[in-house]
Amino acid sequence: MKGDSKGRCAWQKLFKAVHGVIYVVDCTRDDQWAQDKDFLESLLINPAFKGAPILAILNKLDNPTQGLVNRLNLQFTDVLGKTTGKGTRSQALQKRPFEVFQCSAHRRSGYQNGFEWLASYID
Ligand SMILES: Nc1nc2c(ncn2[C@@H]2O[C@H](COP(=O)(O)OP(=O)(O)OP(=O)(O)O)[C@@H](O)[C@H]2O)c(=O)[nH]1
Repeated sequence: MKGDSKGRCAWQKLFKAVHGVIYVVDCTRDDQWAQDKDFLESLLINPAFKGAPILAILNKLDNPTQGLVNRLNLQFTDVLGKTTGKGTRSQALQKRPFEVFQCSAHRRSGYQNGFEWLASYID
């Protein structure tokens, strides 16, 4: 679903149960990174998604420079600090599973690992 401010208000009313959440960040839109970071933080504490794994995809990283990656890491420091591990599903995990994967949909790279990670938390 669209993630603009109008869409973000609407989509929370459109489901009965949530098995997982995928939030896609457009990395070419650095003017929206702060908003993306705030929204991801709100997802992590939203009781409607209690227990559901949350996958953040940093998309459009076709040829990421170190400078761009550094800027993303800086902007998303707070949420990156809340990730729970990219390894196989942890049965002992008490927290809501949350991970961030870099990807390029154009290059068809990165998102597969993210989807596999998410699927490992869905029964
Ligand atoms: N370079 C690049 N372009 C991409 C990638 N993924 C999608 N796009 C392009 O981005 C365009 C659409 O992206 P967006 O405008 O972000 O689409 P959207 O998220 O539905 O639209 P908004 O919610 O309005 O941002 C299309 O032209 C896609 O081809 C990617 O990984 N790399």
